[in-house]
Amino acid sequence: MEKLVRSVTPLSTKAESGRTNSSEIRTDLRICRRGLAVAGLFSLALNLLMLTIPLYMMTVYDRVLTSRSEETLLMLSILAVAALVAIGLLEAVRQLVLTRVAARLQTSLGGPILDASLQTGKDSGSDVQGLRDLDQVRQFVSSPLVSALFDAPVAPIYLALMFLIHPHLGWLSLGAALLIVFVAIVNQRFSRKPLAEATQHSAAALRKAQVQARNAEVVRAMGMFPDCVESWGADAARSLKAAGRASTRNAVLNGLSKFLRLFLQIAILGYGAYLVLADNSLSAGIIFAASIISARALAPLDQAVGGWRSLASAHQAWRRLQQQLRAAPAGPAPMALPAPEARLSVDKLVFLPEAGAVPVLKGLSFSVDPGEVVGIIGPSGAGKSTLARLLVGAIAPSAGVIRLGGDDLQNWSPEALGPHIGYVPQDVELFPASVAQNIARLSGSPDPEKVVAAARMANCHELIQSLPQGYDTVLGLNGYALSGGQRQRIALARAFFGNPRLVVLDEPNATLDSQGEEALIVALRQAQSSGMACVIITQRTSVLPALSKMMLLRDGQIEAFGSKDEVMKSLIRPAGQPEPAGQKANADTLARITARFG
Ligand SMILES: Nc1ncnc2c1ncn2[C@@H]1O[C@H](COP(=O)(O)OP(=O)(O)OP(=O)(O)O)[C@@H](O)[C@H]1O
Repeated sequence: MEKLVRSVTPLSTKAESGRTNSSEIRTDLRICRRGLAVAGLFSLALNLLMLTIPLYMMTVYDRVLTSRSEETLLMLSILAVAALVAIGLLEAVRQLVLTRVAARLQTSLGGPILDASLQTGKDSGSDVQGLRDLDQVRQFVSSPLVSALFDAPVAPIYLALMFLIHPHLGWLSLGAALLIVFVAIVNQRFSRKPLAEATQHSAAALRKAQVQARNAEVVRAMGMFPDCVESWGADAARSLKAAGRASTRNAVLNGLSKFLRLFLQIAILGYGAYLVLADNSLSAGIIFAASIISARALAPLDQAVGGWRSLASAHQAWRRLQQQLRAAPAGPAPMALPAPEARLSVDKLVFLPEAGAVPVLKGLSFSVDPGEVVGIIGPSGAGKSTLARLLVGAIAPSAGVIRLGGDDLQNWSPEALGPHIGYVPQDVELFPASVAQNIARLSGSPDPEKVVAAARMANCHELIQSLPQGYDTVLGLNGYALSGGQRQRIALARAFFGNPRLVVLDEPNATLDSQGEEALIVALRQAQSSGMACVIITQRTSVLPALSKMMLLRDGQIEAFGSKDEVMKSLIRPAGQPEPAGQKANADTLARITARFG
């Protein structure tokens, strides 16, 4: 027994790591199915043992009371108590198995579901609904309703017993059972649509609330509370309305089902008494036993009607989970590739946010050699951030190819490519973890030497030393709050962690002060001398000294690309005009350029 329970026990290491591959998921689901089958067998045994009470009652009334045998009474009582102990044990083990199955589901699917949410979340806005769905399925599997559902297949055995007791009582019970099943079907038909609507609107309301909570300060500063509440409330109200519709139908049909069950008990007692009066074909003990057996035959059906809402919601959650897992890119992991050379090449790159949409990037081709720092400028909406996200593999190109060291980024798994890439996005958000863990990309045991080396490269070692607990300062949620500039500098250290081959920085100096900008220039020069390929998107002139090449992006196309001096000269000199003598690329020139494009 213990072995059986252990076989569905979640593995703590897996729960902690959260990593599960598809063959492990299949194995886990097989184990869960086996656990459910075992729970089903227990249910069968339990239900047969449940006959103890009617049998005991029948024998005591019909045999013991007539024979007046105390010995028989004692023996029957001992047997009945033994059966009750077995019932108690089986019930406990069944519940334990179901709880473990639920936990195994969580540990097996939790990682892949979060993984799938992270892969598809940003584009589809699906957020972490998958984890909530998984929680719902887990709670359902370990709920008493599942035990009731396991009892349902035994109902025909009880009905057969009723026919054995008396065919009329059998027909009566069968009629009531069919009526309850009919009520269950009607319930399902009428509550499916409103339940789906309720779930959909409640997920939308939750997503809105999450975004509002993330922007709490903006909301507070600009007095947006009423509008936020109204916007959230519209979805929450729709969800409540739909859930209310489902509940009302459920309540009415639930009441009808309960009435049928109780009515059957009275009908059996009444009709049984009539049979005794009419032809004395039944004894009093049998009538009482028949009443109990019929009640047990209908109880699981009745419970299924009552718990239909949870059953339907859990079923919908399970289907969503399956869809999400199917939607996440699967298949065999790409072959492990050797560490790439720091050479980026982009060929005819096209990006469409969705099929049929206007392309954001229209066939870009360029390359960045090791030790080069390319600055990308261009007006707002030109596609700079989209290009950055493509270069680091955060999104996939619609057409064209991006190669790092000759290998297409699409041929790398994100886990294998990640260590070779450094990325600072436009909106820097750090994770709720220590500064060291943030720099080490959330590693549980960050390598101190590599962390400090990255911090030194990003010129933020002294800044981190000045924090209350230095590298161990915990950030985010209830932790230490950094300024925008401090966050950007630590994000820069995170980008440099582990000496990546390609570093892409999307406006990393947007909130830096002059000291921070100087530090950024030093960092870029160090990256350059260590042979990294760097791409920096900027609207500010201060990084100009660190650039070796420049690109002007406009309307998704490269308008100019080449050495810093060439690009700047081409920008300030109308086509066809001779080059002004001694013109030097300097900060003022870039200021004029950015004034034109910003
Ligand atoms: N997932 C998406 N769905 C729809 N449109 C998108 C998507 N991603 C980008 N775009 C569109 O692509 C265009 C370029 O966006 P992008 O953020 O790359 O511009 P940008 O040059 O970085 O602008 P800025 O300098 O203001 O940050 C915008 O018009 C944007 O609306």
